[in-house]
Amino acid sequence: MASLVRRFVPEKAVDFDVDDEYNVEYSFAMEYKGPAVSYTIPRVDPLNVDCIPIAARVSTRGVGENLSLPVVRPIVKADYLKHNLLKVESQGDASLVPVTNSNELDVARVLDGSKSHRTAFRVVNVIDTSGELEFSESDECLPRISKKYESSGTLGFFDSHDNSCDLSESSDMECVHEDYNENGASSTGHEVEVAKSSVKKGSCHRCLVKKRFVEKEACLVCNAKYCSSCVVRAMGSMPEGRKCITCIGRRIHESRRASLGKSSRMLRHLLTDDGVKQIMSHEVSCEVNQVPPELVIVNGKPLCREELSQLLGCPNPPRKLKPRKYWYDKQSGLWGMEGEKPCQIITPQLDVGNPIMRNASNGNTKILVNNREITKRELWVMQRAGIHCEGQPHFWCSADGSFQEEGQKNVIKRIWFKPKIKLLCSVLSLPTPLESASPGQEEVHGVANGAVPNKLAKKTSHKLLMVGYDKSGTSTIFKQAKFLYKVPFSKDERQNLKHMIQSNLYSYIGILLEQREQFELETTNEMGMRSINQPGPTDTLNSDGIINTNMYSISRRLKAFSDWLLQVMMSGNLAAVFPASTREYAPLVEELWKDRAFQATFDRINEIQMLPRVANYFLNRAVEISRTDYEPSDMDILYAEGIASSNSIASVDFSFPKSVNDSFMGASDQDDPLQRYQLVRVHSSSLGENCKWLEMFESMDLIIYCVSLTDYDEYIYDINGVPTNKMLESKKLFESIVTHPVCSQKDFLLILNKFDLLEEKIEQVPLTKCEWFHDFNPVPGSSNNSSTRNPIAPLAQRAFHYIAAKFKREFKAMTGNKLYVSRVTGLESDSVDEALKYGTEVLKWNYEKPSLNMNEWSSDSIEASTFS
Ligand SMILES: Nc1nc2c(ncn2[C@@H]2O[C@H](COP(=O)(O)OP(=O)(O)OP(=O)(O)O)[C@@H](O)[C@H]2O)c(=O)[nH]1
Ligand SMILES: [Mg+2]
Repeated sequence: MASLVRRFVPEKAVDFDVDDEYNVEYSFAMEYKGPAVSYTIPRVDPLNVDCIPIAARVSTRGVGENLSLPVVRPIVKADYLKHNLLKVESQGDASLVPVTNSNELDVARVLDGSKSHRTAFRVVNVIDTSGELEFSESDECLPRISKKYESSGTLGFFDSHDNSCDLSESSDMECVHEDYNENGASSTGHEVEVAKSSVKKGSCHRCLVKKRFVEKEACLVCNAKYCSSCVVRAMGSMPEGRKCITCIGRRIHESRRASLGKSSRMLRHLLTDDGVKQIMSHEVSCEVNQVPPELVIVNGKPLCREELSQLLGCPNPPRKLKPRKYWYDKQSGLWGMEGEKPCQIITPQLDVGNPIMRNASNGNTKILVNNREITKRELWVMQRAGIHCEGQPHFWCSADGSFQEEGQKNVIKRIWFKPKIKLLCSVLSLPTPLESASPGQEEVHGVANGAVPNKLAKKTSHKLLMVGYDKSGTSTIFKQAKFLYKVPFSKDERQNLKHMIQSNLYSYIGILLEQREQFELETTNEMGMRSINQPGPTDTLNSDGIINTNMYSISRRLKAFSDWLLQVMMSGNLAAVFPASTREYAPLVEELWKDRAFQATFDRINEIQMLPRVANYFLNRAVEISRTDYEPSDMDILYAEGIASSNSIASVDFSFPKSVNDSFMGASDQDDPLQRYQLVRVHSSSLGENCKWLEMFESMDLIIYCVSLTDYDEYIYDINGVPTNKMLESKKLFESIVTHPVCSQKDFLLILNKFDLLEEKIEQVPLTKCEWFHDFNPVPGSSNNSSTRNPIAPLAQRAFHYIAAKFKREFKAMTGNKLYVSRVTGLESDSVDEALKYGTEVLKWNYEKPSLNMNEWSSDSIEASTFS
């Protein structure tokens, strides 16, 4: 048997004792011929030793000094072999393709992805980079190297088997692994790789000692791993970086490209700093480690060396270029993988590849931009930017984002000048130009006012989409997140918020003034007094010569201001008029504030339904806020209604600060400052009819749906004055989102917000006011009943549990999944912190789902923690 084994070890090794020096492990199975047994006897598929091919150098003609010895892969038993699949590694990607039973296995056809699904019997592992591999015509074990290659006389194979060997018998099949360079000749290394898969998992590929938990260094080409004692001997001086000596001159495996130049701890321990630096520098810069130009295909054309250099050497090159097919829009600089949406904006006007094809990004919108049919996401962005696409026009778009309709001179829009559009792109995972690439554009930071900085957007790993019905508190929670996770409001954002607070203040004043008129009229009627326009001899006159008819009457000057303000409010132009006019009207606000009639109206603020709760907070400081030098405090920002004047979409990137150690259920993942989240808040009105624009958010990981707990007794009125309960409207929106195809497999977190207000309201207004909650019937006195889960649960808490259960049931019925719920008071930071951490926990559980018994986390235990 030793002589048989000797056949497979290198020539030199024959002099050694095979068993000792090469640690060759082998065992033999013999057919069982004994009496019948009750258990299954292990079976081994017979191996036809003669079928194992052996490589040999048949000639050294033309062989350079750097050429390593060719080696044939040993027999590998892989799962895919059982399924008669062909493992094709092409352009760095491996794929399994059913093999035809044809004796002429057309590799090129397979590589092209053509599907031939006839029963297979031959399984070969081919690494092909040039598509020039040919298979022999006969039913052989081995594919032959292309004739072109064979005829070079450099390398050949001899098959020590007869052609009739039955490959289906021996599933431990032979694998040939070969590389070619751009000329079709073998790359400098030329060797056929030793299959390292025969080495036991966790073992060093040189000493074969199993050191499972010991750090190892892997070869960038064949992934053979070496322990610290062997790495230098196995890799030598590493002139091309971390490669086995036998792999020098060969292309790295594409999956390892990202690790080029990133030295390991092990090397830093073994070598000097300078030594490691040098190796890493070689690894990054040596020619053989670069992406081969012909494998980068741009607009259907494989690149030549010059084109690749141009592409990589331009000011803004593609990131992480791999051997694959790309599309490139020369005019706009948009760049993407073939059949996919754009992923980057690179330097425009490069002379690389063919002209772009209409279907380059697989768009289906019928809208052409620079001759490419754009994707739905891009169309959405264009529409949001105000570009009309009716009639399916064709557009030209230049690198600065200027859109022109084909055949027309005028620029319709310059989209990159709009921070809102950059933000939208970031949320939709569409590229935006680098700041430096579009000079003159507004500097933007952060959220509502602008785009998420590019570098942050790139680090984001989990996306959370927050949406809710009107006034559910989404912007309050969003702002709270910014304060909590230390994402500062930029100067621009603060300025915007200041303007928003000031114009809101004027709208509150307007509402008060309107109400004042009402009170004045009522009082006049009650007292039977004369109309203010018909002064009598006994009327008292104020300094302006105006009749003080009752306590709600105001001077003519203030009346004029009041009339003007009400008119502006009616026209809906308040936000546009303010804050430009703030300076002008600040003295009037002060005068108004001191006015007896206005104060009398303000005293009755609780009777004024139209005023939001927060109005009080701002109106109390009306004089200070209306001044031009007013700077909003953090508290003002939090209480302000909204995030910015464009109330549609906002995004913030954050991570949980390290110091936080009270994370949910002791989990510590959120403490990882490198784990980033992107919280995207979208106003429901931006989702369009039937939430059709939700499809833009398919990349979101978690949907956070926000409900105001106080909505149960509040109504909205349609144009005919027909009221609809807001809680029912909120439920309707929830259903539309949950049942939207984009959300079908998404995790949901329901935030039941404004718990503080519910506590007040529920004592005054029964929950049953909303017909959906008609069966809320808390047993009187149950708060003292020790059998209940929470013996002293107040009414608001029971109402909350009830509402949560209602939504959960609804969700379960629609999706069959579990809805996670969190109780929140948006104005309290701890409460928002807990809810967002809970949301990220939900994501984590679901990633780990198979290994975790979800029953351990019953909704009660989850919510109990959240509710406390
Ligand atoms: N008391 C109290 N008020 C809250 C709470 N959450 C939000 N609010 C207030 O409710 C109002 C609406 O909250 P927003 O955060 O603006 O709600 P929204 O979802 O952005 O609503 P839209 O304006 O429709 O976008 C604001 O005045 C908030 O200050 C809360 O938990 N408690
Ligand atoms: Mg709001």
